[in-house]
Amino acid sequence: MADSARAQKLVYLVTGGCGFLGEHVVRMLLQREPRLCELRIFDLHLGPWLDELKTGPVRVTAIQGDVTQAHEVAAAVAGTHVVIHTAGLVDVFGKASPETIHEVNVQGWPSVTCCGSPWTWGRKHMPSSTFGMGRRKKLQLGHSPPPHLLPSPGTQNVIEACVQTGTQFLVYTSSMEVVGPNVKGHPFYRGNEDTPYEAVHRHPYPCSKALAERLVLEANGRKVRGGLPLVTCALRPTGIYGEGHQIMRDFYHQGLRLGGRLFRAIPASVEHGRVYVGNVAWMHVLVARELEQRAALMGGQVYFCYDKSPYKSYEDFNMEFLRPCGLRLVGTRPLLPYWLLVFLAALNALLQWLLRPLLLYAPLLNPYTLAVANTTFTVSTNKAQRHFGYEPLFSWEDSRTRTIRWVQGVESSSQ
Ligand SMILES: NC(=O)C1=CN([C@@H]2O[C@H](COP(=O)(O)OP(=O)(O)OC[C@H]3O[C@@H](n4cnc5c(N)ncnc54)[C@H](O)[C@@H]3O)[C@@H](O)[C@H]2O)C=CC1
Ligand SMILES: CC(C)[C@@H](O)CC[C@@H](C)[C@H]1CC[C@H]2[C@@H]3[C@H](O)CC4=CC(=O)CC[C@]4(C)[C@H]3CC[C@]12C
Repeated sequence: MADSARAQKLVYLVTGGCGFLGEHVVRMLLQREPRLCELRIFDLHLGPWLDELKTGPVRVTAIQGDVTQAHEVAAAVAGTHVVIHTAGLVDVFGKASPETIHEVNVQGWPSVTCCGSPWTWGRKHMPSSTFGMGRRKKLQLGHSPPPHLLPSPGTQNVIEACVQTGTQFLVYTSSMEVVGPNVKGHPFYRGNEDTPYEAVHRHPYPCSKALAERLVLEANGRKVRGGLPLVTCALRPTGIYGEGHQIMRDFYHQGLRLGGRLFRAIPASVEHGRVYVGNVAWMHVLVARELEQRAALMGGQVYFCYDKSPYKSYEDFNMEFLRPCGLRLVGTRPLLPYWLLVFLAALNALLQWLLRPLLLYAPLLNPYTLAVANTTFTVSTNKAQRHFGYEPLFSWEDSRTRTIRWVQGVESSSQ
């Protein structure tokens, strides 16, 4: 950003700003980015809570729009200094079609693919050297059409809007899923951004995140309008928890329906990394602030996003918040044999397919969620700390207390 821009104060845009993570990013920016003069919030669905933000010193502009519509994105991006792109379809439950997931998260080309199935794009497998290093690599595309033939892409629209309108800084919310767990169920134990790992995916969600991340990293260095280089980077949060987490709410309601009990399906030994939403928001604010001064170091890089939340199985970790709210996890080991869980997951997938013409049946248990939950995935890295001084803003104790307080309010808010 030119010196005059810094003096004039800055304009930020948050896509997906009304989502679970997006709302926390919006609130964190208003609390901890003193250079803001305008904050634009771009989302398909605007929340009523936005109105309360319009009384402060920062101009808050709510924009109802669709990232798959290039003209809407360009209008929202024009005049901004930083774009934080969190908008996306976070669906591993079969609620949206693979095409829709790709259209929103990446781009709309139906033949856009990622790996060894209908979603294979170019080479069958993209080994970890592609994703693990985070260095800029020429996007090795298969038979992809030229960009101008791509209909209404999602993340691609955001990139092109930055280039066309002259916005120089783009922070992308990627995901641990870009790396794994992979289709082979290989564990990723205390890995970092450079840990070799065969990042092979078949599910549309991780495929779309992996492709979008590569598009963002590949765009680093492109000249934007005015001749300055675009500076991009991608953050890879592990499983995010905290106030507003819909899946936690679903587990809580499931436990209430089952008489205050949840039944263990995953061995306690399978560890999953989790990160508090406030710390994810804080990392986004920090990266957006430091990207200008440290463009040479941070541009084109990926950073895992995690904090000091304990490594536990997904279910045991959830019980840190659900147990104080009256639920208990039955079984010290899975109550059902794995083969039966696989069968039940497959049955759920079949039922979803059969019932789709009538209703959306999207239970927590499906072949993908079972496989992911059953595969250890934890990260341990100090790359974000080394590159831009990231330290979690919220301790584990504070994150836990805030989340418990929110879960306790879930029941009353739904009554
Ligand atoms: N929830 C998690 O555990 C993790 C999420 N992430 C990433 O963080 C980002 C935010 O995720 P969440 O907050 O959990 O999801 P969310 O579903 O709560 O929020 C996504 C937001 O994007 C908006 N959106 C969806 N399609 C849109 C479109 N076509 N145009 C404009 N806005 C659109 C939605 O309305 C929503 O407000 C996503 O990119 C996701 O991949 C990454 C790691 C973990
Ligand atoms: C029904 C049981 C098998 C139960 O244990 C299933 C849990 C399952 C719903 C979750 C287990 C792991 C979660 C995913 C993980 O945290 C990584 C993610 C990253 C994202 O970018 C989006 C969310 C998610 C895919 C997350 C979704 C829920 C799980 C699959």
